[in-house]
Amino acid sequence: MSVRAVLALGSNLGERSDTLSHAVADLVDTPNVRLCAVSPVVQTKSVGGPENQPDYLNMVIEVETDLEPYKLLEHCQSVENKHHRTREVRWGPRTLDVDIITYGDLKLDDEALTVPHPRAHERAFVLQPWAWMDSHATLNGVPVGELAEAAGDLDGLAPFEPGH
Ligand SMILES: Nc1ncnc2c1ncn2[C@@H]1O[C@H](COP(=O)(O)OP(=O)(O)OP(=O)(O)O)[C@@H](O)[C@H]1O
Ligand SMILES: Nc1nc2c(c(=O)[nH]1)N=C(CO)CN2
Repeated sequence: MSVRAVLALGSNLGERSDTLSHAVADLVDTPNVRLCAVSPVVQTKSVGGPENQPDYLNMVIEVETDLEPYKLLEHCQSVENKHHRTREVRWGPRTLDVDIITYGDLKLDDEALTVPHPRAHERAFVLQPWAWMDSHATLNGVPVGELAEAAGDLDGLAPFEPGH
């Protein structure tokens, strides 16, 4: 059975724009994961973790997948690793982060995998691109556009144009 999942991607180290586009290609480079929708890329101020980190590029995608939730997580982590993701400091700078925001209507509360992602509802860098990608999207029953407005901090968000 296939399920729609929303994935959030972020990068604040290296060639951020290239990393995101290669990561999207890598994520759907299997018949088990098919691309349904892609958000604009936004440049955002780093939230949490060490101060003075480089700005992030963030985006979200929607996929249709036949992978079970933990297999999808494994797949996302293998793409992170391919892009030289390291894990030294919590919320530290990274070449690539891929988070599972939603997996169909599944609710799962496990340290290894919590869906919906436990911090997505307060993260403008996830909510705003998501609302632009899918104006009808809801998270825990609330329109994502409303959550994006409530998350505020939109000052840090700037639509990103490659080459600038
Ligand atoms: N919905 C989820 N998506 C991705 N990883 C998750 C999710 N829920 C739990 N995890 C677990 O969180 C662990 C840490 O992930 P990661 O290092 O990417 O966190 P982070 O991106 O720095 O922080 P945050 O979880 O706040 O986005 C992963 O090893 C994974 O098992
Ligand atoms: N702007 C921004 N800040 C973050 C991000 C991110 O993707 N974008 N990811 C984090 C951990 O997942 C922590 N902080």
